[in-house]
Amino acid sequence: MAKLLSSPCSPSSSTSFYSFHNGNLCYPRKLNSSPSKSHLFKWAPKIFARIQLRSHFELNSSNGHPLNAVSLQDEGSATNPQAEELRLLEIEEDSTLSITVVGASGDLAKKKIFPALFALYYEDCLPKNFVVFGYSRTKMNDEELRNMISRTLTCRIDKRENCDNKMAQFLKRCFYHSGQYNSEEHFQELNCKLKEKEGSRLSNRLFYLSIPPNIFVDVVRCASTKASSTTGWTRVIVEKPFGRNSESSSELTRCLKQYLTEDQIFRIDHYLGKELVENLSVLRFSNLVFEPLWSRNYIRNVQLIFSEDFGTEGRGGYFDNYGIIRDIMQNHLLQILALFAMETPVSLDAEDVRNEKVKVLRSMRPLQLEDVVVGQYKGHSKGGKSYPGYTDDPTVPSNSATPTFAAAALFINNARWDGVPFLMKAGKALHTKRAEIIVQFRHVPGNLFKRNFATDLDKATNELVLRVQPDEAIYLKINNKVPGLGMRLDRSDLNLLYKARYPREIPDAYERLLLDAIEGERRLFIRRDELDAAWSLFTPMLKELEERKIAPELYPYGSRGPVGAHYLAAKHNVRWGDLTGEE
Ligand SMILES: NC(=O)C1=CN([C@@H]2O[C@H](COP(=O)(O)OP(=O)(O)OC[C@H]3O[C@@H](n4cnc5c(N)ncnc54)[C@H](OP(=O)(O)O)[C@@H]3O)[C@@H](O)[C@H]2O)C=CC1
Ligand SMILES: O=C1O[C@H](COP(=O)(O)O)[C@@H](O)[C@H](O)[C@H]1O
Repeated sequence: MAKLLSSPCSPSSSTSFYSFHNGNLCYPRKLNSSPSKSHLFKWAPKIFARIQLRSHFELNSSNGHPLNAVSLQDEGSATNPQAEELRLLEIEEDSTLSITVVGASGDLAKKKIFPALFALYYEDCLPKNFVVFGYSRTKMNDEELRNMISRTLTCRIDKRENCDNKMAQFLKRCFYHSGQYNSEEHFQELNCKLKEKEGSRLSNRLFYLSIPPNIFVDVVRCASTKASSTTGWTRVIVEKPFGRNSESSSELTRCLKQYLTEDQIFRIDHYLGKELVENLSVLRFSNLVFEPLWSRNYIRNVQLIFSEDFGTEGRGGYFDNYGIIRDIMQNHLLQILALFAMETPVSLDAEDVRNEKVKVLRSMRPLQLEDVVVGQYKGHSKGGKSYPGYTDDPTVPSNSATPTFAAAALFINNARWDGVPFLMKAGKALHTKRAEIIVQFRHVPGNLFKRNFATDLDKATNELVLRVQPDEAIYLKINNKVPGLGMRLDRSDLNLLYKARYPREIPDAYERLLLDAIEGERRLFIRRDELDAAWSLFTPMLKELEERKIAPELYPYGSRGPVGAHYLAAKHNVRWGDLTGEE
């Protein structure tokens, strides 16, 4: 009889599905502790059913798979118990997973998607039968795609044992098809190539749209009509931006809905796949020392900061149409805010978590223009080196008013957060590359030690900092007695630096999210109503900003950004937290 393991399967035996390993029931990597009773209750019978079906199949079928006769429509199968059991059979040898990267010649595909797929393969997280297809207009053959992948591949696995050998095996699974994005005929050709690789096995197909948004709908139309799976699921990962405002986002949704169900659409926001963002809920909901403080009673303000030390290099054409508010704030920072501020979800199930995120987003006051400051970087020379201004980019109009920096104050009109400013700051070409969540707590009422601080009391409130990147860390700034006979206090950090505490490398966000999409786990993807709520908050302000042609405040490349951000913070009685390591 199978035993229940109390820890996940080792990486070598890792599986993204429940399975048996050495007589033990192993559970997916997402459960980082032993499965809950309800989880086991839900899954165990299916595991046994699957094992039985499998043994039956192994005993009774010598060639071909009876499963191929069964048509499984994406998630609709979840409501049909028989189909659900069969869905469990999509593991390993019974099915083929194909991942088609549309826009394979592009920046994101090279920098993030292929490396993440390789890392998943290296870690044994992909099913036994999988193929990767690149699709774009650039003429390439399979060999050229493989060269491109191995040439440009830099990822956390690089220095690992046996990497070259694994890479050679991975590349054998990579293929390429060149085609137009609006050609059904070319997607039909892709379909034939996919079928050839799938053979008689059940096929699950994942399309990753790593292309500019103006061609999303063409691709979805062609892929869904000509290259959908007829035996398993078909899912589509859609990259941001999902529109420019409420109207264009709804229009995009309406168009996609003609070809895909909501269940098939995985709207990616890669910040949700970052380790520290994923840890936010753990920190809050499983530590008694934090959750009781998580409200207006103890928190004075929350700051969400994104800073890059490089400009729009090479992406000016895309960026000028969107600007920093749409590129970073409306999605990455707002998603973090929603996770930070939501009420406790009923469970960690995707729908429960996303319900809470939607609730908090809908409780927010739409952003007002007077609570926004915009900036744009200008050319600057430093140490004999000159750095270009935003409008020096040949793909950007010389009179562009697109913000490359913005600071904003947002408010949540609910009982927990009434009056607490949530400040966002995002900028390109600043002095540092960092993403942090800073929580500033209130003063200790009637602080007995107020005379003993070397610094002013305003700087002596507790601060919790989650450094999302680089060098993931959690700091709690506390007041501490300086050792000695006197009574002098200073600020010290309780410091959880990940690289010191956890020697293993941290998976890239794209690895986590790709694996989730493969597993059909939607918690870290954006649901349609979340997207609508997010756009409702930003659209009126963006419209006004553009209609009134508000000129951005210029700041030198490599600086701390426009001074207006400080006035905005001061207006809300906030002092920007020092980015860690810079005090
Ligand atoms: N790069 C990044 O860091 C990030 C990108 N994203 C999003 O991911 C998606 C892909 O980004 P990225 O790789 O940078 O984009 P690219 O500009 O590199 O475009 C990807 C591919 O799409 C094709 N393409 C480019 N422009 C057009 C066009 N006007 N019409 C038709 N095809 C075109 C090109 O392939 P070919 O000519 O061979 O067909 C290109 O290689 C975008 O939606 C972007 O917003 C999101 C987060 C970060
Ligand atoms: O989505 C985007 O994110 C990147 C920053 O991602 P990171 O993981 O490197 O922090 C940003 O450069 C880009 O402009 C934006 O589109």
